[in-house]
Amino acid sequence: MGKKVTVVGAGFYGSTTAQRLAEYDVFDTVVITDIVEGKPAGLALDLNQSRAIEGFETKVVGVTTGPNGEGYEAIEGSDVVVITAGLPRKPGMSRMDLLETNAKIVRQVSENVAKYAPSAVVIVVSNPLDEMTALAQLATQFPHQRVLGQAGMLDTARFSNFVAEALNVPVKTVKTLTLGSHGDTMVPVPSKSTVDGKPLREAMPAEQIEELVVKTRNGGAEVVALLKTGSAYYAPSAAAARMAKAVAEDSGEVMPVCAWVDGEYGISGVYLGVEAEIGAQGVKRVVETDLDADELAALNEAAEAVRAKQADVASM
Ligand SMILES: NC(=O)C1=CN([C@@H]2O[C@H](COP(=O)(O)OP(=O)(O)OC[C@H]3O[C@@H](n4cnc5c(N)ncnc54)[C@H](O)[C@@H]3O)[C@@H](O)[C@H]2O)C=CC1
Ligand SMILES: CC(=O)C(=O)O
Repeated sequence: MGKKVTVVGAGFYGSTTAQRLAEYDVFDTVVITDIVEGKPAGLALDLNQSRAIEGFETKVVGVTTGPNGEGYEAIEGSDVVVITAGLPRKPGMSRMDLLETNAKIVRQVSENVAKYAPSAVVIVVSNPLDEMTALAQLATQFPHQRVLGQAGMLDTARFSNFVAEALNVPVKTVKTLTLGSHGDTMVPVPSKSTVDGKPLREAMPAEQIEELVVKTRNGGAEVVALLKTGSAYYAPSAAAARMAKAVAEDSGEVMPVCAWVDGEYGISGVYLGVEAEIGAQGVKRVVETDLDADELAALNEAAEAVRAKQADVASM
């Protein structure tokens, strides 16, 4: 049977994700939903009209959902559900300021996903990301491996872009890695970063690497400050769409994602940014990599910070 993906939330993140997923042409159907009357249907109509130009066969279906789960039948049979529903930040806000409002939304969406798409892999993007991923797992009661969050792909892409710009080299020659939380305890990993296969630490001085690490941590806030009305969506949607594609293709690709950690790095029982092999059932395996002592300490610090917040959302 053909593959089906649902994107919940037809705002900036959801609509650009739906577009990327449709243009990949690996799904039979992309469903996009929102609580706003008409918007998902309008986006679907528009995206389908681009098929003849972009040359994809995927059909996009747009559905408005109601407060009691009306409309959710449309997501039945989804292999993947990407949850983008929720408020974005405004200038001056931290992702954590969205916690209470988005927790209500993500819980309601997750309960409907569990009811109507019980076999789906769920990719959460709503912020604060690490906490909303934990909440989605609790609300769906899906196995941990089938619920993951998107953050590391984006943060890593930002780090790579900043390195490429600083050195004026093609971005494809740069490999970086970012672990930890999608927040203040984000852990960019210079020891695993390379330029043309050579260590980043040989390509630029330590102070410059530290500047780019800080810039990466502030990557989302920098975009929010310029946009003023919301947060980034082009790079974020590229990240989530790649993850959904890896699930659909059961590719086994190793990606930095927010995944349930169960003993890796000596850390257990928390959703945290780590590298993982992604396949049809979500996280096939968390991939541990050698870290410098300070990077490992920072990862442990991130785990404890998000563990405390994830406990808070469990009681919401
Ligand atoms: N994890 C990450 O790396 C990133 C996360 N984000 C987060 O993604 C979320 C969405 O961002 P944008 O699309 O830019 O915001 P947006 O405001 O453009 O869109 C959010 C959409 O969610 C919809 N929505 C609200 N409640 C809903 C419900 N119960 N069911 C279905 N849809 C519902 C709204 O009507 C709106 O259309 C935000 O929480 C933002 O912080 C954004 C960028 C990166
Ligand atoms: C909004 C957000 O989380 C980001 O751009 O990183």
